[in-house]
Amino acid sequence: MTAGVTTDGGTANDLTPDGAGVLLDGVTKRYGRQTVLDVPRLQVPHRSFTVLVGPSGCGKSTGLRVVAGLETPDTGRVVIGGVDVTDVAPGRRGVSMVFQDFALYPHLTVEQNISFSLRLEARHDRRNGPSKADIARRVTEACAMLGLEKLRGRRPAQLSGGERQRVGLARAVVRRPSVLLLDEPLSALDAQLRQHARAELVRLHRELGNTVVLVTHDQLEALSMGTNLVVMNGGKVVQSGTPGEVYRRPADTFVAGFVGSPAMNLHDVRAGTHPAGTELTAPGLRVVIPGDRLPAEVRLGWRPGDGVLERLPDAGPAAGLGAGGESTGPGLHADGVVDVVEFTGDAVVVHCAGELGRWAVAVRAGVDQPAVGDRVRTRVAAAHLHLFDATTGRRIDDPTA
Ligand SMILES: Nc1ncnc2c1ncn2[C@@H]1O[C@H](COP(=O)(O)OP(=O)(O)OP(=O)(O)O)[C@@H](O)[C@H]1O
Repeated sequence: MTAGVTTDGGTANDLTPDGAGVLLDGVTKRYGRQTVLDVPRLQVPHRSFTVLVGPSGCGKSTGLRVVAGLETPDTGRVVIGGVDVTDVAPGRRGVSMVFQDFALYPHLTVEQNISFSLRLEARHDRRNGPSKADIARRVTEACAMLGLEKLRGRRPAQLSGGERQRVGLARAVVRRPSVLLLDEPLSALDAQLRQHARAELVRLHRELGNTVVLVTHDQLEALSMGTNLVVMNGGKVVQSGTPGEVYRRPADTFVAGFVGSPAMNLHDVRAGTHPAGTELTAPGLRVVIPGDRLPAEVRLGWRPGDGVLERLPDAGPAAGLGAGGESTGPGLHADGVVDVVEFTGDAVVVHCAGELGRWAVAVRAGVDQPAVGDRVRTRVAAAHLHLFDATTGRRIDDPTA
């Protein structure tokens, strides 16, 4: 585990009173009989861009709403910048939230939408609230930051989805929140705008220098945007770390299958003794790995991009491969037939079927790419194999330890 976001402690430095780290401590939330959030400890460090990712219904939005103060947890504390805000009203937490549909007021102009919360604050608190000049300056600043200068007089119905998204962000940014919460803010955008908006958000975070927590169910978004990634499933945090750490060392089979596209290939294998360590076997597969500290039932994983494909002659035994897919070198060898070829631009995802089952290999698109019906051998170097306990699903880091 991980720099940055931690679920098991973390450093006090991330929660200095002047910083705006967020801590969920023993937080649970139930709706009726269903526990939708169960987070013993989750720390989001000050100034991080943290992405909460997980399948639909896993509790991401509920987690964000608990931080914003829009939901009250049944147990536990929410701490922002070292201050327990569990009982503090949403407007007083130094937090702004942008919703999936941006929730703009349709009858107000872009400028009025952006200034709305500041005008409200001024009216409620005439002494300490912002002055008219303050409001004008901050709105101008937010419009410049999000490229909205020319759209200030328009109403939401006269804006594109991308423009509405920027207004939603400007409305949050104008409050200068120490924590900016974004609930699937890009889901209404088409693929091209979405890619552009991702880069804009990353730039915005750099300019604001604050803490951003973004919710998405899009794992590509999760891997590409955040400095920290929190993977959730069934109301629980299953792994947190930098995107690279989570991708390279998924903590369990759920994370392995969820993070990364195309998904990691997973095969059920049996572990047996072998003079050189442990022999992993499945129909069409025999791999020997060093170390003997493995349970009997193992799930063997590998990323489609780590596989190397080689076309085989149409018939006859495969050279270098013994009966039952025995590997003649370190790593995995599996023979099969190309079932589907998926063209994705630079890469081609080749879906194969064989004695081992089904698996996918991502290769560069090019002249030598295999075609449906071709016989192919897949090789995966031993260093690229991931091992999981088939019973618990947990990663086995070092079978020699
Ligand atoms: N107000 C509510 N009353 C009852 N159940 C709710 C309520 N809000 C959410 N839930 C349930 O809580 C669970 C978590 O919902 P939540 O919206 O946090 O998930 P999510 O991970 O954000 O999902 P999505 O990606 O689909 O938005 C779901 O099973 C949902 O049906």
